[in-house]
Order: sequence, then structure tokens, then C-alpha cells
Amino acid sequence: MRYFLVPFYLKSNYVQVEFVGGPVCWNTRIFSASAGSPSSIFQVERSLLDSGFDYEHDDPGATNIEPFKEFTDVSRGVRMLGAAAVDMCHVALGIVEAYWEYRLKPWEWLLIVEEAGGVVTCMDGAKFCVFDRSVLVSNGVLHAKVNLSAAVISIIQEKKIVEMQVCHRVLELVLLERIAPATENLKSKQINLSLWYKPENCRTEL
Ligand SMILES: O=P([O-])([O-])O[C@@H]1[C@@H](O)[C@H](O)[C@@H](O)[C@H](O)[C@@H]1O
Repeated sequence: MRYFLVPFYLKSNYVQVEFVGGPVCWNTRIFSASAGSPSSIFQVERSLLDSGFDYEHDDPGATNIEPFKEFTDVSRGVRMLGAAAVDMCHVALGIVEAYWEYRLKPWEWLLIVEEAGGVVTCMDGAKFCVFDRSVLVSNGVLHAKVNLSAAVISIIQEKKIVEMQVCHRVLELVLLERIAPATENLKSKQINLSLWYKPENCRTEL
């Protein structure tokens, strides 16, 4: 999909992304971080998710079929909108719960997700920088197990708390626990997920 992004950085939590020059249906779409927030849904089975596949159709694409199928089976669906920027705006505004994809370009990453309160990492869980070749963005609560301590987990399991059965399933289905191993597997096969061209002296750490 062809589009131009016009990000406005006005003040904290007020990032806007405007789509101009694309197909007619996108011309008038403006997303603002202050217009909504990531959803608070924490159950994968109640989530709508997004992903995508790059043009190269090689190992990362083949690998992404695994989480794509798995989450299609257990969630309310995995959509492919074909435009990473739109996918990320949809996470920021709570239209979908999460989005992941390999091999995006640096200009496709949007600050709007973090400004709106979402979470962004690489698909192996590593800290994300714009030149990384994999990205997982989510509403935060679906991202990883880190939200619940080991102590809490053991109490849930030990006491077999009925109301927590759903929660227990959530623990098994958080996104990163499924997506990170597939990504580690790719890396162990020496598939190139290294940084996209990063200009010399370009600082990405603040
Ligand atoms: O082609 P383009 O619009 O620059 O970028 C596209 C991404 O926005 C999309 O998420 C992905 O699935 C496509 O393969 C392609 O990378």
C-alpha cells in the first residue's frame, strides 16, 4: 500500500499520524494518540490481532506462519491490513490488541504506539530500535508474562483457584512466549534479522 505519513509531534500523548496521497479510502484518515488508548483486553481468546508478511517470501515469512496459525486458532482472528503504520495506529487506539511482523523498514515504525501507552519490542523480546527487522507491538497486558510474578503464578496453580483458570490460560498464551521462540529459531539458523542500514553516528538510545 502506498501512503505518506505525516507525523506531528505536538506534545506528549498527542502524536498524530495522517495518511495522505494513498488510495482514496486512506486520504482522510488521521490517527491521534490522544483520540484513544490501547485496549485493556488481557485474554488472547478475546483479542483481535494483526500481522503481515514481507515481499521476500523466505524463512521469516515461513516462520511467521506458525504464530499466525496458532493465534488464528485461539484468538478472535489475525488480520493482515498490508500497511504496518495502520496496524500500529490500530493498536494505539485499541482497535486491535497487538501486531507483529518481520522485516519492516525504519520509516514504518510509529511513535504513536508508545505515546498512547502501548508496548513495543522486537519479536524476540529485545528492546526495539527503529532499525530492527522485527517488531511486536501490543496493548501491554498481552505482551509477556512479566506482569505476573512467579509467586502469584504458583498460588494460582497450587490452590487451583477456579476463577483464575482463565487467567492461567492467559499465562500460557501471552504473545511473546509464542513468538519469541520462533524468532530465536530463525536467528539460530543464521537468518539475517540484523539491523537495517543504520547511518553512521546515528544514536538510537536516549
Ligand atoms: O510496501 P510498503 O507499504 O512500503 O510496506 C508494507 C508494510 O507496511 C506491510 O506491513 C507489509 O506487510 C508489507 O509486506 C510491506 O512491507
